[in-house]
Amino acid sequence: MEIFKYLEDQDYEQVVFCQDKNSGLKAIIAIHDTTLGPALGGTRMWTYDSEEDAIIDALRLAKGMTYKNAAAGLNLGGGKTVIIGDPKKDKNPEMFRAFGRYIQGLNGRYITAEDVGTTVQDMDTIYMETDYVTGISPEFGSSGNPSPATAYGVYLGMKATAKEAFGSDSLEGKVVAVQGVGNVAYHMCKHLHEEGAKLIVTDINKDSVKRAMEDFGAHAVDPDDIYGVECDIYAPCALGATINDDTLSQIKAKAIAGSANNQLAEPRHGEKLNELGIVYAPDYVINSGGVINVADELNGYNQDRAFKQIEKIYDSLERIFEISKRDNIPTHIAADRMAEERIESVSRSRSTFLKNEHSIISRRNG
Ligand SMILES: NC(=O)c1ccc[n+]([C@@H]2O[C@H](COP(=O)([O-])OP(=O)(O)OC[C@H]3O[C@@H](n4cnc5c(N)ncnc54)[C@H](O)[C@@H]3O)[C@@H](O)[C@H]2O)c1
Ligand SMILES: CC(C)C[C@H](N)C(=O)O
Repeated sequence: MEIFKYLEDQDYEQVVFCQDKNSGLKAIIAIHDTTLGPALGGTRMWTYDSEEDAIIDALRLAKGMTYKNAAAGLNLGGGKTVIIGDPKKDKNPEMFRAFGRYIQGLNGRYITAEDVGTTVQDMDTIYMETDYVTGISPEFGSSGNPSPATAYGVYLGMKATAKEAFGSDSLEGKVVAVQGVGNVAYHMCKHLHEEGAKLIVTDINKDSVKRAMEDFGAHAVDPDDIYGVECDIYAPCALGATINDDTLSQIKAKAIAGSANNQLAEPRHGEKLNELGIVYAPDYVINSGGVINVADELNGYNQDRAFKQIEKIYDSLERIFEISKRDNIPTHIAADRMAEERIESVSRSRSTFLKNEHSIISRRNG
């Protein structure tokens, strides 16, 4: 991999490799863009097939956070960490403390939170070494686990997507095919079940499937079968790149709305969805509830204020669908334009020199 070429092409600012032999920590912190503020993005722990796969995942996820934070109206840039390892077997407290010290060394350029494979408890351990961590336990004045907030945003975003695809935002009687019923999707399914949607679920973890069947009367299918099921809405809520050359021809849904990051394997798959008339809710817009929630901690956490901002995801998607139709462009491009315009305009208005520029983290508990 020609790393500097990749960084230059996509305009990344910084990549930090963190190693700690004692705990087995192997982490990659990628900071994409800090025009709007410090880079805020979660930490993913996953077993990657190769170090190159881990680097690419960190880079792609970090760029996604730049766009997510910009589109959500947050004064935050984009970054992400991946820790190489099996979250079920390889974790230890020393690993997260060592990682916390690397974050502290970045002096506020990067703030972390949960992602796939990490928990509130891991964030609490990081907090022993650095203040630049969100999503820690509520006892510390924090917002806690971001998944319910993400799920609420995805649910509202799915309603906006249904309105565009079916003419009504009611999800009653709609069949939703959910890929991955983990932290976010479990809470999302609860909202959908309460509104009367019918759920088809899959997961590689049998216990998660069982829980969704028992709690929400979901019908289960094998992981490879989820794409081709008869449904109204496909909700990708596992890992990325599930909208690709293999799956596109199988998808029967008229709308795609889910929590997973980087759902499109390549931008051209978003173009294909547009051609097929499938309404796609851009991933980083619909799944921004979690980051909106944890970002509120930087102002001294207030759940009402955070959830009011999460509710705006519905309006943002309506605007994106409108731009997409008006300019005859796929929805993922409409979302990118919205985010890029905000970054450019803020960058212009913040170009004057300030000797004592404040850091937003200093407002916490203030
Ligand atoms: N947690 C958040 O607040 C948040 C916020 C924004 C975006 N996201 C994104 O949403 C997605 C889910 O996050 P989460 O926190 O719920 O993670 P999670 O690990 O709790 O859930 C993911 C689920 O997907 C399952 N899975 C993995 N590969 C699968 C496959 N091939 N087929 C079927 N199931 C599979 C896993 O077993 C797991 O149950 C991720 O892409 C994450 O980056 C999460
Ligand atoms: C809670 C957030 C900071 C991170 C979250 N995993 C996301 O992708 O948005």
